[in-house]
Amino acid sequence: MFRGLSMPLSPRAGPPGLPTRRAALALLEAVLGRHRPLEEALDALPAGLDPRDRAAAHRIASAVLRRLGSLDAVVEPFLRREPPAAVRHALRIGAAELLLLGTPAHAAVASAVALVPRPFAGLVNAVLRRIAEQGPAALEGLDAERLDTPPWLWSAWHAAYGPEVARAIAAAHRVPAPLDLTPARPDAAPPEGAEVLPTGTWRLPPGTRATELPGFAEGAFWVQDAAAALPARLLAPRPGERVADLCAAPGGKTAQLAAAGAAVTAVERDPRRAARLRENLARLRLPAEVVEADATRWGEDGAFDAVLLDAPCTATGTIRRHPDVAHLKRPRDVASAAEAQARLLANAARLVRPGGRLVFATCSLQPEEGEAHLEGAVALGLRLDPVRAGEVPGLAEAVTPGGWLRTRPDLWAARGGLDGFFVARFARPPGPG
Ligand SMILES: C[S@@+](CC[C@H](N)C(=O)[O-])C[C@H]1O[C@@H](n2cnc3c(N)ncnc32)[C@H](O)[C@@H]1O
Repeated sequence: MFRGLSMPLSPRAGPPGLPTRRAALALLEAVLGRHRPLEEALDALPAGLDPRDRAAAHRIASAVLRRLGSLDAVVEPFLRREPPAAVRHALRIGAAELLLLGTPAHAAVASAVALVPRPFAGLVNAVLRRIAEQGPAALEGLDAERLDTPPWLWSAWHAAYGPEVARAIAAAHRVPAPLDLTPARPDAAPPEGAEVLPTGTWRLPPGTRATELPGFAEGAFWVQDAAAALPARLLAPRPGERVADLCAAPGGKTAQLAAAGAAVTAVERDPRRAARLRENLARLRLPAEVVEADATRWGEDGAFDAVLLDAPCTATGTIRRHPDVAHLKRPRDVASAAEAQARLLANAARLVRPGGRLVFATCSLQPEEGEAHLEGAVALGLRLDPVRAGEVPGLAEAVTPGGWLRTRPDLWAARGGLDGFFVARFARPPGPG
């Protein structure tokens, strides 16, 4: 007997909330079927879609992508053969709503049924009713960390960090990330309800909308994960210094450097992203020269006191914020990102004046995109300038014995975690060479 269902089920009736679920289905088809980033899929939703439906669809699709393996494991025993992709996605949406999002059972089942072609309505109805009967207990006993992590990432994190940390990273990905803000002025008052982290980031609960907070329009802060704020902090720009920010859009680090009073040149290759960087700087009322150029080639030898290279990467350190990344990236992407990073690093090293400094950062958990570049940097004539624990208050465990920084999503777990970043600081020795 299905207790949650209080009204007769008419699969074709078009239950309330159907536009939300149709949009969620479109998002899943884009990410899992066509390998498009979730942000791009959100932009491609119909312009007329109610913003609340858009936000709810985003929430549902994110929950499915976060817990894909677990949801499939719950559905699996009820399937005799693989259904068409849209039916599989409708089952995932229904299961996520029933087991993770607290949607009333009749609404979750009726809307998932309405998503699929008529011949599959009975199957979706029957499977989701059975799952609704089990309730959240359906997820108990599953090895969620393992199921929800693509096998190649699971193996790579095991190899890099060991079994315990790999499992802790995967567990951190289950939870939506908080909203982190970097204040434009360190002495500014944080918004009501914000926690001020030891590194100065303002942290608000997951789901908080930055644009609705007081001070947004006035440029009092910008959105930036607490770990993403560390590379510019470690470069420690001084007022008037010439600083190049390579690979700069959307500009979180450019803004930090400019707010510290440096004369910043921000280099970004993608014209649309460069336009967004300019818009962000305008909102924040912070000055920087924005150059549209390829940072593997741009710039004069020794022209800068300091260079920040926040290189493009697979972004596996941001999976808790962007759960689509886990399903979009492949091992070959790590190799090609690492190769591009090496070329960027070589050019970045050339731009630093003798006696100047360089910070290299990526938001990847893969050592090929972090630690593996240390040797190459030394071969370029750079010297590692070790990070001291006092420079990253409260995060001593992220400072490695070698002197670089390795943040992970499982650090600061009680506070809501951190994105995964690799950050290394180098000095270019003074004098010839
Ligand atoms: C990790 S994001 C940078 C985030 C940025 N530093 C921030 O803090 O907001 C990488 C950026 O590098 C840009 N990019 C990739 N390859 C580039 C290249 N060869 N030259 C310049 N920019 C590049 C991408 O378009 C993207 O905007």
